[in-house]
Formats: sequence, structure tokens, C-alpha cells
Amino acid sequence: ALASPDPGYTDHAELLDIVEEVVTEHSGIARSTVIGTSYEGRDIVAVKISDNAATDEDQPEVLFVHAQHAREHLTVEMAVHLMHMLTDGYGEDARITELVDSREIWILPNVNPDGSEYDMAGGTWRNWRKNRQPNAGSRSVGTDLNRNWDYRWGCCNGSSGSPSSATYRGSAPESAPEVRVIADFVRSRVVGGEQQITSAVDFHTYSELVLWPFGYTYGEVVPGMTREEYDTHEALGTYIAQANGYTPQQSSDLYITDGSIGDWLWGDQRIVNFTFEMYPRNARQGGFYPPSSVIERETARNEEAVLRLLDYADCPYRIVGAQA
Ligand SMILES: CC(C)C[C@H](NS(N)(=O)=O)C(=O)O
Ligand SMILES: [Ca+2]
Ligand SMILES: [Zn+2]
Repeated sequence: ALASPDPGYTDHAELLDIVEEVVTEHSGIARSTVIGTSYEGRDIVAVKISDNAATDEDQPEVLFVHAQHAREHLTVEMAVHLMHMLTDGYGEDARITELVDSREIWILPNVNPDGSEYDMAGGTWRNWRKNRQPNAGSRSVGTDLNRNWDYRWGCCNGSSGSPSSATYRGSAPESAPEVRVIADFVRSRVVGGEQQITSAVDFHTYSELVLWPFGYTYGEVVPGMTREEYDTHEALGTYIAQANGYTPQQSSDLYITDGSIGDWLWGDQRIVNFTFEMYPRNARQGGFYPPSSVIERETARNEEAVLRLLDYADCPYRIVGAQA
């Protein structure tokens, strides 16, 4: 990236080039579509990886979301790594081949391109988190995308109503164009009245955690989450965390959040989902800005974890012994 504080990180133009390369080199199993645009007009892309990628087949779908928060650049590198792993591995690795043949995998490699560009374009990191949407009546810019989702939005002191806050929830649910674009994309995957996406991961940094809903409450079994549904999240989250060495826990064990993607994906769309907080564990190891020299190691670290999620995508409840 030009004028980036660390050129080892991928900027938006480079990311779009990589997407183009992947879908060109692997045209049978990879397709990209523009699902919408950011506030400043940058493309938000979805990359689909599956056999017969041009056809919507009746296969369980899995969603990967990256970079809701601008400064969490390692998550974009995670998307790049996944695209390469799943396409280069096809025909080479039996497990990857079987998963690509039997699932439809959606990777949204950067859902907050305005924020990411703003954070890296100034020669020094700006420590930016939100999108770059102005707020009426305020000089403060940005909505926290991960507080703007339409499930119990602003319910529980897990976000802020002040435009100047890092966790500003926006003026209304889905007031952020980027959230509206992703939510509309997910809703578009309801086919014949059934949500085709069975499971998802929203990638963040940092702290090395695997988190599951709900975030708005400390409660485990609450309206919208039965004991079996909670136990499924806990068992699958724990199994996944054993693969990458992250700490598995309920989202609210970290702190209460409301209007998060994880609560909406499960609460509104019944998609079993996890939020990964990637490397590092703490600020001393670089916080939001670890050197790009860690990218290969810390993205490869999640390969097995992602493959385990894909293994269970046909029926996540199988992890607790439930029937299909
Ligand atoms: C998913 C929640 C519980 C944690 C996340 N932490 S982050 N990635 O913003 O530091 C956030 O505050 O949105
Ligand atoms: Ca397919
Ligand atoms: Zn984040």
C-alpha cells in the first residue's frame, strides 16, 4: 500500500486486485460480486467459493466477515489467506476439496473499506475504528458498525448514543450503509423461506478469543436461545478454539455489547456464529498494529479452526449429538 505505515498490509486497491486474481485463476470454483458500496462509494465485495460457483446449488452456506473495524487490518489478511487456502487447496487437499464441493462459502474481505483506507492512508496509523459516515448535528464522524445491527439495538448499555463515541450505535439500526449492505446480502440468502447460511465467523482483532452470542446479556438461556442452541455454540466454539489456541467464551463475558453482528446473525437469522478476536493477546504484542511480519503465521493459525466450522456447516447441532 502507498504511504501506508506498514506496506505489508493490504489496502483496498490491492485487495480488489487479489480478488480479481483469485476468481480469474480459479474461475470454476470462485466468483466475486459487488454486493453494495460504502458511504464514500467503495465497492463492498463478496467472494463465493464452491464447486459450480456460478450456480446456486442446494448446499449449506458459510459466511466470513472481515474488517467491520477499520484498524483491525489483520482480519483483511485473514480473508486473503482464506481465499488462497480454499482455492489453491482445491484438488490438492482432500478435505478442502470435499468442503468446497459440498458447501457454498462466502468471504466478505473488507466490509469497512472507507475506514480501513482512512486508517492506513495517512503515513501513520490513525487508530480509527468506525466507518467514515458523517453524523448530523455533530463534527464527529463515524458509526461503530458492530453496534448498528438490528437486534435489540441500543437495548442494554452496550453501545453509545454519542456520535463522538467509538461505540456510537448510529441514528437507527442499519443506518450505516455498510451494515445495510451486509444485512441485505444475508437476507437475500433466504431461499424458499429457509436461510441457506448455517454458520458464520466475524473476524476482529485483538485478544485471541472465540466468542458466541449473546452479547447483549450475561444470560445463556434467554428468549431466542434455548439450552441446546447455547450448548451448540459453546461446544462448537470450544472445539474451534482448540484448533487456534484462542480462549472460548460467551461474547458478554468480555463485555456487554448491543447491536452486534453476532446477536443479529443468531437472533434474527438463526445463523450459528462466532466472533474471532485474532492475534495478539494483548497490547504489549502490538495491539491493533502488529508488524506485518506476523501476518503469515497468525492467519495460517486459523486454518484448522475454519475447516472445523466448515465441517459442521451441514448441521452445527451435530456437535451436541442432535439429529439433523
Ligand atoms: C465482539 C465484541 C464482543 C468485541 C469487539 N471488540 S473489538 N474488536 O472492537 O476490539 C467489539 O467491541 O465490537
Ligand atoms: Ca456448489
Ligand atoms: Zn473489532
